[in-house]
Amino acid sequence: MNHFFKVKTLEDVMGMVGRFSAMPTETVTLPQASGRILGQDIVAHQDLPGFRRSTMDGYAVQSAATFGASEANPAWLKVAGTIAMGETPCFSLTSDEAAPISTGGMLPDGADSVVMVEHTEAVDAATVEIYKSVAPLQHVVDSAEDYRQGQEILKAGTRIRPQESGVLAALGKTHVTVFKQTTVAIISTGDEIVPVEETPAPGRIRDMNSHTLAGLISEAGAIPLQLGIVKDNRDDLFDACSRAVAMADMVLISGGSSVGMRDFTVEVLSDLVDTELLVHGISISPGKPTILARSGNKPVWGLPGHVVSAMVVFKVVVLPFLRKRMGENAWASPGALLPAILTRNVASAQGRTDFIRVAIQEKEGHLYAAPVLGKSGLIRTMVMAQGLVEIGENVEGLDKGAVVNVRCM
Ligand SMILES: Nc1nc2c(c(=O)[nH]1)N[C@H]1C(S)=C(S)[C@@H](COP(=O)(O)OP(=O)(O)OC[C@H]3O[C@@H](n4cnc5c(N)ncnc54)[C@H](O)[C@@H]3O)O[C@H]1N2
Ligand code: MOO
Repeated sequence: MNHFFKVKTLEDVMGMVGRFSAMPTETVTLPQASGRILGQDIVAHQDLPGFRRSTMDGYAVQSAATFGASEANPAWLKVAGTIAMGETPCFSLTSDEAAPISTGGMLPDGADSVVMVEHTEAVDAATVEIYKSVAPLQHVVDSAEDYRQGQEILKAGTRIRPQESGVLAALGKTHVTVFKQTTVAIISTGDEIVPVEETPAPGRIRDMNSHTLAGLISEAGAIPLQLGIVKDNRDDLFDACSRAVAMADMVLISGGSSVGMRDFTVEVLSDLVDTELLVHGISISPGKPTILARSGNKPVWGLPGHVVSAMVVFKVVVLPFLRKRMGENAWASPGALLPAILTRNVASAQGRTDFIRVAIQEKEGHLYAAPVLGKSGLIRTMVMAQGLVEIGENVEGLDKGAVVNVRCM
């Protein structure tokens, strides 16, 4: 019997992620690091912001001097020197003094809070009335309130989002160590597949998988390399795969993963340099005829040809391997999960993990997940869907009204 039927569970396959190591690291400039995966731990070498800083326009004071102050019973304070932005005040504040300060200005020694300007009235150049009391540190960011010197800020493996770029900037990191960008080669196979610019003759269809997969790879932060279409010919596929393995860090081959007469993928993957066939068949639907081989340290995938199956397999199986290879420490995270109410019963076979495409609808403040039914060759079903719902292998189905977690896409 064909070993196609020796399917592995999704859990078994996920257990193989550890067989692949992360990319090496490199140093890039801070703007280039945006969206990349951090390759070093970041520890604060200084307090942030590093000085006691006003968050309002007003007067720097000692909070105790304002206790009990009100419109009816204002506190009278002497105006001390003014505070220039970006400068260290050259005076200390005493308990009967206030100093005009702008948002972002540095509080003088002795001051622990700021009264907003709208709660004050300058009586003359030397005196100000305070109409409202402030608590210690009110309207102030303290010297180490953001981060304290020595504190661990970011761990290697963190994706550098805009906020991470911000903290790296605050620490003066002009250069950052990140994992090298992962390139993923895409090969579409099939005599019936033609490039987008061609008008397909009867019996042929345009190559969708190169484009859906390229989009998914870019979305993950890796670089897609579209290597085009290879005919159903063992030698052509072997040459294309060998080239792909040499030039990329991961390879995706779509089509030819099943058990048909012309399906050479498993044979070719078994013949690659330093190769090991790890998976041929996963107990998931769609996507059962998925192949995974290891060529050196590079995962090489045979994805099912059906456009939906290839996309779903990428999302639920390939992506964790890609993230691991990219150096991301949250590789196992399924991303954003949105709780929603299922709009109809969904059947599912036991012993297999099903992924149902769903459209997310909002009605009267509630989110609903409406299953989008259709065969896995229909791109329409992905266009209509905004997420996937997983039905575990030991679950027979889900009932209408059940709250499900939608994996957004
Ligand atoms: N006897 C059996 N036949 C099939 C089984 C099975 O268990 N027993 N499994 C079915 C399932 S499930 C899937 S999924 C497919 C997977 O087949 P392959 O990976 O070998 O893919 P192909 O046969 O090459 O193509 C399937 C389908 O997808 C179209 N295709 C392929 N590449 C592209 C592309 N780049 N862009 C758009 N469409 C593409 C292709 O024309 C076929 O229609 O096997 C079932 N068969
Ligand atoms: O498993 Mo196939 O990938 O359902 O369509």
